[in-house]
Amino acid sequence: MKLQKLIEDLDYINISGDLEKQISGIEHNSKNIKENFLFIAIKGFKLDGHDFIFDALSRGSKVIVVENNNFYNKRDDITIITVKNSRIALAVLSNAFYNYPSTRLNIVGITGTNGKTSTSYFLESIFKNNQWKTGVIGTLGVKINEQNYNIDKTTPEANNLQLFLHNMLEKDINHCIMEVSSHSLSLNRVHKIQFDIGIFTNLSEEHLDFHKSLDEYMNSKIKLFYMTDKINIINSDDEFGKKMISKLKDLKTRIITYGINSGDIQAKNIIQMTKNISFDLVTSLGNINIKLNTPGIFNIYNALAAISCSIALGIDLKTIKQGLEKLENVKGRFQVIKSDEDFDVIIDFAHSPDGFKNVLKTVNEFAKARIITVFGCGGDRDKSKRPKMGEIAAKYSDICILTSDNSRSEDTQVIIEQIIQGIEESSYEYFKIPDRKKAIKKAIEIARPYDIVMILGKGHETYQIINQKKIEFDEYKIVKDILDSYRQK
Ligand SMILES: CC(=O)N[C@H]1[C@@H](OP(=O)(O)OP(=O)(O)OC[C@H]2O[C@@H](n3ccc(=O)[nH]c3=O)[C@H](O)[C@@H]2O)O[C@H](CO)[C@@H](O)[C@@H]1O[C@H](C)C(=O)N[C@@H](C)C(=O)N[C@H](CCC(=O)O)C(=O)O
Ligand SMILES: Nc1ncnc2c1ncn2[C@@H]1O[C@H](COP(=O)(O)OP(=O)(O)OP(=O)(O)O)[C@@H](O)[C@H]1O
Ligand SMILES: N[C@H](CCC[C@H](N)C(=O)O)C(=O)O
Ligand SMILES: [Mg+2]
Repeated sequence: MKLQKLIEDLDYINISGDLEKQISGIEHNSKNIKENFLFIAIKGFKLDGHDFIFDALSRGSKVIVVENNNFYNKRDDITIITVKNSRIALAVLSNAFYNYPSTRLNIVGITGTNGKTSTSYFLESIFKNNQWKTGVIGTLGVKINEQNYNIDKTTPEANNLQLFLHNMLEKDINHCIMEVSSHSLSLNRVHKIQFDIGIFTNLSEEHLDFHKSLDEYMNSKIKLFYMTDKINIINSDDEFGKKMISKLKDLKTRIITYGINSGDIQAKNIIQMTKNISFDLVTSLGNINIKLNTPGIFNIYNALAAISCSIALGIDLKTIKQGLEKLENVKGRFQVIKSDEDFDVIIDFAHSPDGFKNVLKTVNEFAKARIITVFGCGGDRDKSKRPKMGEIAAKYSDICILTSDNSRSEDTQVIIEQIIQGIEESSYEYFKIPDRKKAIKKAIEIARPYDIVMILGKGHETYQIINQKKIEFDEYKIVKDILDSYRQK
């Protein structure tokens, strides 16, 4: 694409150099630059992209977008564009480069602290049951038809995001469901995405290292509702959902609310079972009984979010029910592995105080014997959640085994000590086993018939990041192997 055309929507401060150049790609990371790519220098949290301009030039870039125009351009063959905000420029240029893909797709954006991935897979199952060709972008990767692509973030950077939307169009996808993290809203990764529907699941303490306060965190999420064309769907039982509704009075698009105690779309007559949960869906279009193949009241909320969205898009109740009931499981979310010794091991991605409370309260509803919980906390993430997770885990489990999650650049032992601060009772039985595999082994070793071993925090992840190194760690496989090794004894 010619640079002149590419920058049509760009709000720039200054341009020096030729606009006739052909651009063959857009990148913010110099390492990914290929011949004739446009490089956008971003001032990051750790590094400054402006320091990598020469690296980008050496790899074949001839057009550079900068925020600091003190980059001295000695070469006539280089075009320099100065902008106020590089992250916004990345989104605007990527959108134009891929020919505005979001305007040609029906896009559902899901935001909230917990339940985004679960809701997106409930929704995918309904859309597929309605014969819609559906793509998904989120924590479990990008799914285009039955192909999966790994990504390192829940919501990718704007250039990759626009590329995935473009690829979906190439594969005749017409509906895209995407998780919209608060980071992506704050850092403009989703700037210029035209959403049809916005969904809010809930908000609780998370990422307070990045957002500084819960209100700031909420305000970053609210941005999504001003980016949607059709309808916004909000959990009105959630404290912050209620706050949002009152803040969104000036919104031009309609709001549909859902909940168990309130909302336009409600769940009533809930029956909780060990491995599933059923409820009567109550709507202005009629009522219908639905049984989910996964337990937990929180999953009713996730289902209600998906149902509200489907109703807003005109899908009938029977198709919705069938779609939800067809879904067996979302990877790494309440994934049950049976042992021969009559105890269950459950792998779950809970990694926040609210996630812990929800999932551990659920197992307490049906546990016949002890609950043994194995968990750690992520390094380089909100430290304030560590003692809270410790407190909740101890309250709802008989034994805790404290271990590593993704410690990243932090010391696992230090993280464990911070978790222990929340475990007040001196008589409480816990173990400290930093090696996660050994911790899982210990839990399985001490488990007795009817106990439940909960392994929290990593869910679908197939790696651990320890001392900044990514090592293979497929929790599901590890548990299976340990159980098998006992079987052979
Ligand atoms: C807080 C945050 O989101 N940080 C992201 C941000 O980092 P940063 O601004 O600090 O970037 P940086 O590493 O300082 O580098 C600055 C610039 O130099 C460039 N660079 C760097 C090295 C080089 O050799 N050449 C080069 O050009 C980089 O590409 C970048 O543009 O921009 C980087 C590049 O785009 C991201 O990798 C990084 O995400 C990190 C990996 C991250 O962990 N983010 C998490 C917290 C996140 O975004 N999570 C949410 C989900 C949260 C949830 O809901 O639970 C998500 O959507 O995944
Ligand atoms: N609606 C909910 N409310 C509270 N906790 C939930 C809810 N749904 C799921 N959880 C818990 O949170 C964990 C993560 O759920 P899920 O992956 O759906 O959330 P997410 O919002 O996508 O998380 P992330 O921000 O990491 O992508 C689950 O494994 C479960 O323990
Ligand atoms: N999206 C979340 C996932 C956390 C998962 C947990 N395993 C951890 O590493 O803390 C984050 O990046 O903060
Ligand atoms: Mg997710």
